[in-house]
Amino acid sequence: MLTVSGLKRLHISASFALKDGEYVALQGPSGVGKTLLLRSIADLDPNEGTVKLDGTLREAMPALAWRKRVTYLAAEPGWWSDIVQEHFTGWDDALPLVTGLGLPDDCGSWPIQRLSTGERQCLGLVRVLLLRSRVLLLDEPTSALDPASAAAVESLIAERISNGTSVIWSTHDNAQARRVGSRILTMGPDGGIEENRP
Ligand SMILES: Nc1ncnc2c1ncn2[C@@H]1O[C@H](COP(=O)(O)OP(=O)(O)OP(=O)(O)O)[C@@H](O)[C@H]1O
Repeated sequence: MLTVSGLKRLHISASFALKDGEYVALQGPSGVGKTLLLRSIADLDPNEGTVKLDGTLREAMPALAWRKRVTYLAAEPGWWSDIVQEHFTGWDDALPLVTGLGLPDDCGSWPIQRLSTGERQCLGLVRVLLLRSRVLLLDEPTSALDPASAAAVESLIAERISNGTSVIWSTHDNAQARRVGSRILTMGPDGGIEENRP
């Protein structure tokens, strides 16, 4: 169980809990603060409030250990090396996920520069899935994907949910929010969140 109590970052303020295996959609207009919230929960930016995983405060563990359990995926994942495979500690483990998302099995040797925006988004997701995090904070993870690839991502994430992973999925796509979210959190211009059922 992830609990967020009185989290504050700039104008945003949020409190909610996320059970194991729960799938929550996060919505709200552009610029309202969805990314700020997700990055704050992962402790990537300074913020105030209490965030716990199974009752353990995030301050009780090193930041890297927290982020491996409570993992943020940016809409545009970062790259630090020239070749795709160099971003994966176990490319063999990555390969079934990579091909499952429609990329060819020789893409490990491709230069990052060659990748399309959608291919980057898929490979960024695979990188994160290999961490086997308890909580995934997905920031518009299919914004650059065609419908078939987006459906493949949705079913991959649904499989993780059935194994107990919890997910917050930020999306501007209302139909997707209703499809993926058993709950919908909507952020308003004041930075607060309200909850709706899909
Ligand atoms: N470090 C910062 N200092 C001040 N303001 C910031 C900082 N980072 C982001 N902001 C502002 O906070 C607001 C919320 O940004 P955020 O990226 O969280 O929006 P969002 O809801 O994810 O939007 P989108 O749907 O377009 O991705 C924006 O106006 C942004 O400019």
